Order: sequence, then C-alpha cells, then structure tokens
Amino acid sequence: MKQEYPILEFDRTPEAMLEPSRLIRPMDISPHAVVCFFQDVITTLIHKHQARVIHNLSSEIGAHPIYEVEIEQRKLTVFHPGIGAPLSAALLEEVIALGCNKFIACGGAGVLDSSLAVGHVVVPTAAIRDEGVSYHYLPPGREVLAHPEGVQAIEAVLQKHHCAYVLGKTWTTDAIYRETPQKVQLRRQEGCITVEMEAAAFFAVSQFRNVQFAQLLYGGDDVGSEQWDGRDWTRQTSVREKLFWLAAEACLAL
Ligand SMILES: O=P(O)(O)O[C@H]1O[C@H](CO)[C@@H](O)[C@H]1O
Ligand SMILES: O=c1cc[nH]c(=O)[nH]1
Repeated sequence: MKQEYPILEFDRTPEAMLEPSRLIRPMDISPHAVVCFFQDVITTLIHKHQARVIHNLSSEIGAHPIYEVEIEQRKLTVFHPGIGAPLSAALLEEVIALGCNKFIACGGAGVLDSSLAVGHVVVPTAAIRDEGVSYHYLPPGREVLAHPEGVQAIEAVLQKHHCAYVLGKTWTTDAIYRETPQKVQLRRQEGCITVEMEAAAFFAVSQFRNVQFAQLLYGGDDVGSEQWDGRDWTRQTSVREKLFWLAAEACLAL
C-alpha cells in the first residue's frame, strides 16, 4: 500500500475503525437534506419559517444543529456543514448515518473569471480534487463528478424559475490563502470557473456512501483579476436566500 506520498495510499477496505453507521443511531428524519453554508439564511428559517432543531451533532467547536423545516407539508432536513472539506465531510457522514440520502448543497465560491457576475448561479458538474478528503474515499484522480440526478433536479428547478445559470467545473482547495495567480491560471485552463473548499469532498463521500449529492453555488469574490476583489460577496442576502429555496425545491424533487 505504501506510496511515495501518503495522500496516494488509498485503501479500499470498506469498514474503518470509526464507522458512522455503528456509532450513530438512525433517527426519524426526512431523507431530503439541504446543506446550507449560509448561517444568515438558517437564522431566517428559524425566525420566519419555524425551523426547529431535531438533533445536535457535536464536535470540539460545540453543537452542530440539525434542523427540520416544513415546506408545503413536506419535511426537509437542513444543516450547516462548517467550513472546509474535513469538517463538512465528517458532518455529512454523520447526517447520512442519521438517515438522510438526498442532498443538495447551497454555498458561495470565488470566481476564476471576472466576467462571472457576483450572485450569478453556478451548478458544478465536477470538482477538481485539490483537497485531501476525497483521496480517502476514492482512488487518486484529478476530478470527481456531482451526482447526475442531483444536477438534473437542480437544472429543472432553475429552468422552471427562469433563473440564468452556468454549468461548470469547480476547483476545491484546502488552502484559501494559497490561491496563487499561477494556480488560478492552471485551474482555468483545465476548465474551472469557481473555487471553493468542499465540493470534491462532498461528491467523494456521497459516491462512497451511495447517496445523491449535488450543489448550487453563486459567484462570490473574484480571484480572476490582477488583484483580489471581495465584491461584498458574503452580504448578498437576497441571492443567498434565493439559492436556499432553489436548493430546497430541487432536493424535495429527488
Ligand atoms: O459560502 P461558502 O459555501 O462557505 O463557500 C466558500 O467560502 C468558504 C471560505 O471562505 C468555504 O466554505 C468556501 O467553500
Ligand atoms: O475557497 C474559496 C472560497 C471563496 N473564495 C475563494 O477565493 N476561495
């Protein structure tokens, strides 16, 4: 099994020492789950849409609440996955063990091409595996695909609402402060339009666990120009809320 670099030492053994399905008891939960990166939107769901905490996962950070919200008489699970591949992949594992198996995530991402406007909707069809987590779930490779049925469900909802979007590849990195101009150019050459920190890990975990998972992103800060431009991307309240409701509709259609 030994390779020159530890990250390439993929082990196919299905069972690990800590097996979520043995450590976590399944609960009565909607299998449809929106993975929501927007804490502001979750707060709105609590105050305006009676989202309630049905379970708390926990880590050294504290509680990671799992919410349930009712949308047109259907129950939807919602949770914030934390930031970065390791934490978000571990929380996804735990939510799968609780009983969810149809996931749509909504989040933001940096854009590699400045012409992609802030707030523009992006649907990643694949992610470049420039993070570590996916190498523990799938053999080494450059890319991992989003679940095609998840992507289809998202596209159907976007088209129904006449919402403009682009399909594309996203670059998943572990090191937000090491997105150098040369790396940006390389990723752009291989077809990436966005950069974020979780998609490749989500897609890999969900393939390994045989659950459906796709993601909605919106164009955020700009890393495609000479100088970084924040573009006020975390304050795009209306886009973030819109993205959540689109994700919820796509998720419930799975
Ligand atoms: O808005 P979210 O989805 O959190 O997205 C991006 O922003 C965070 C980094 O600031 C990472 O999570 C990255 O994926
Ligand atoms: O990972 C990320 C997320 C947002 N913006 C970036 O530049 N990188």
